[in-house]
Amino acid sequence: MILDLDIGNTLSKWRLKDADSSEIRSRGAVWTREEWRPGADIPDLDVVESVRISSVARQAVLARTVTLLRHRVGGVHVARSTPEALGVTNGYEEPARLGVDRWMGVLAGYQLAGGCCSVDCGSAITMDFVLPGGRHLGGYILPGLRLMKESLKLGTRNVAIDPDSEADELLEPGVRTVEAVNHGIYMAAVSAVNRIYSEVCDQQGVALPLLVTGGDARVVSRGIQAPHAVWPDMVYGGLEACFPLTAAERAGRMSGAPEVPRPVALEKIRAGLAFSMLL
Ligand SMILES: Nc1ncnc2c1ncn2[C@@H]1O[C@H](COP(=O)(O)OP(=O)(O)O)[C@@H](O)[C@H]1O
Ligand SMILES: CC(C)(COP(=O)(O)O)[C@@H](O)C(=O)NCCC(=O)O
Ligand SMILES: [K+]
Repeated sequence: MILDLDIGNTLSKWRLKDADSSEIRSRGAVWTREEWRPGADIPDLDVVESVRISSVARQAVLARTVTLLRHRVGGVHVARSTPEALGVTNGYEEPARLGVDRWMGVLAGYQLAGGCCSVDCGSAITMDFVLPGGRHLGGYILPGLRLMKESLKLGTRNVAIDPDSEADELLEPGVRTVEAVNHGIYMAAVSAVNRIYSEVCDQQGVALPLLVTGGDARVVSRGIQAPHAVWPDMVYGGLEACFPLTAAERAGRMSGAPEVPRPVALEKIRAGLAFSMLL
C-alpha cells in the first residue's frame, strides 16, 4: 500500500492506495496537531510500503512525522517546491517559498489540463496560474471561509455554510448573524475567485481551464461562474506525478482526476469584465 499524506494548516488528510490495482482503499483526516501519529483514526503502518507527503505545517511537525515514518516504512518521499518540475517553471522569486500544496496542485493541474488556474479552498484560499507552455505566474492568497468567519469573532465559527445550499440563497441579505456572516464570507470568496480568474485570463490573453480543490471546494464551486471541475484529490495528484509508484501513475494517470470542461471563449470572459465595470 501507498500512504499519501496532505498536511494542511487545519486538517491532515490521508489516503491508502493499492500499489498493484491503483485503487484507493481508505481515506480520512485528522486535525493538524503538534505531531502526526498513527492511531485509531490513522492507518495501520504495517501495510504501508511507501509514503508520499505534502506538508505546509511547521517544519518541526514535518520533521517529526518523517522521522517516525522512516523507522517503519521503506520509501518516504517528501514533496518540495522547486524552480522547475514536470514542464512547469515556478513563478516565485524564491521558488522554495511557494506553498508545496500549491505547487502540487499546479503540477497536477498542468499534467491534466495544460495551462490552467488551480484554486485551493482550505484554511487559505489560494489561486495559481500556469500558462500553456508551463510558465507559472504566481498567484493569490486570501483567508479561507473558516478563517474569515473566526476573524469576525461573532461566535459563528461553528456554524458552517450548508454545502448543499443554493448559490442563489447565499446571495441574499442575511437576516440573522449566522446567515449574514455566512453569506458575506461566501460572497467575499466567490467574488474574488471570479474576478481574479477573469482578470488574469484577460491580462494573459488566454481562457484557462479552471480546477478547484480543498475542504470548501464544493461550496465555493457553486458560486464560480466559469466552467470548472472540482478535484478533491488534486494535491495527491501532484504527489502521484512527482513520485509515480504504480503502473498507472507511470503512465501519467492520476486517481480521481475529473473531466475538465472547456473554458468559455476569452471574448466572453472579457465581455463579462467590461460589463461589471460599466455598472
Ligand atoms: N468536516 C470538516 N472538518 C473541518 N473542516 C471542514 C470540514 N468540511 C469542510 N471544512 C472546511 O475545510 C477547511 C479545511 O480544508 P482543507 O483543504 O483541509 O484545509 P487545509 O489544507 O488548510 O488544512 C476548513 O477550514 C473548513 O472551512
Ligand atoms: C498559503 C498556504 C498557507 C495555504 O495553506 P492551506 O490553506 O492549504 O493550509 C500554504 O500554501 C503556505 O503556507 N504557503 C507558503 C506561502 C506562499 O505560498 O507564498
Ligand atoms: K489552501
